[in-house]
Amino acid sequence: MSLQYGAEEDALADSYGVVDSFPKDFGYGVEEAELEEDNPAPGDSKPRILLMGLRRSGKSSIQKVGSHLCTNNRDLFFFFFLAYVSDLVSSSSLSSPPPQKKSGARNFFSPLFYSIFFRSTNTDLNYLEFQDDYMEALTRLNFTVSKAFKVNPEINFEVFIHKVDGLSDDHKIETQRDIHQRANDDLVDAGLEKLHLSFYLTSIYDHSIFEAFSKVVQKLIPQLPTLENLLNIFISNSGIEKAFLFDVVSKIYIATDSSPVDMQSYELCCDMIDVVIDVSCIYGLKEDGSGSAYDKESMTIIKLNNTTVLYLKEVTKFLALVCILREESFERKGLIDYNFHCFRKAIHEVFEVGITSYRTGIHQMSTPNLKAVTHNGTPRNAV
Ligand SMILES: Nc1nc2c(ncn2[C@@H]2O[C@H](COP(=O)(O)OP(=O)(O)OP(=O)(O)O)[C@@H](O)[C@H]2O)c(=O)[nH]1
Repeated sequence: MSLQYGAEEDALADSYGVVDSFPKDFGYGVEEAELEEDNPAPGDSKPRILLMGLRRSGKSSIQKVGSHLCTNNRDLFFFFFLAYVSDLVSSSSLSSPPPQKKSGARNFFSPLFYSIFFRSTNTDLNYLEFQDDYMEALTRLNFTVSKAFKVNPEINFEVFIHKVDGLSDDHKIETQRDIHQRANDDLVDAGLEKLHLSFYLTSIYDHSIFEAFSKVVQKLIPQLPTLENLLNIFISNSGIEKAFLFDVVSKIYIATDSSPVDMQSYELCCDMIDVVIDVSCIYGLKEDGSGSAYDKESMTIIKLNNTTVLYLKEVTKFLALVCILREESFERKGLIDYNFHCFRKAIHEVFEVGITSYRTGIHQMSTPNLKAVTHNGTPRNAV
């Protein structure tokens, strides 16, 4: 695979495809065309995620489960260019390029590669396949991130310790601690104390990969602190236990309140979205198949037999609020609905400000608009 921007970038994105099970007419409203027009061309300010890992570490599998992150999916709240490098092979010599590369693959180790990719990459995901001996992967990790950091210190480095399914919880934590320690020691030895690595335990066989992607994506959303504040205010005034703001297509949560996320709650909310979309696809479309499985009217309440209630409502054409609450709190449904109305309005204001500044940024061709925010995520030109 050749990784170059421009025409090839589109070809690359196309080759990833979009999971077929999701309705193609998911979006609604008229602004989509306008937004597309105003989208910067590839190579501008679109967040970029570059996946890297040793051969057979699981890059393509992760790419398949996360295929909604592809740039050709316009039904996403965020637009990413998700690329991956498949030729980071386990060559014995770090100084020479891998002897066997996939057809057309770029030499990962050349300075040209760094200047092209790392300068324009917001996030660099590295995959350490979990195995008893992960020393080689750690050496590679250190080599890659230190080179990338020297070219672009703004990159977020995210390390997925992948294929951890089958390990006991204790073993997972122990492994993560050991890898974290060794990776940081290597960086200190290399004089790169300022380089920060974040670690995640992932597997494609559960929701851990989506949860990890959620956290990676959140770091690229400048409005995150504002969204978290709004969610905190909403849940504390509504007697709700946990609330997620989901990108409906990818099932990545772009924000949640400040209480800790437990995997079970996240999975429950993901499953709810699946149920809602599946049922809407069967009963929500018109007889001629027109209409949308998710639109302004979308809202669902599911009461579980353990006194838990799940509450989903449309926030924007990309986003849904999914909440978990106790049955007794749901008795004040009127209050929850009213608070939701205020919350939804606030979210629209946050993103309208974002889009205005985004467009202004494009027209003025000034500094990257996503950076132009105050400490609480509000665009500076709107203050
Ligand atoms: N147990 C387990 N196996 C996984 C996981 N993810 C991927 N695999 C398996 O790992 C093997 C390699 O996965 P690929 O996705 O082809 O790896 P890759 O990094 O794209 O490989 P190359 O393109 O050859 O570099 C496959 O057999 C996958 O089924 C995981 O989370 N857990």
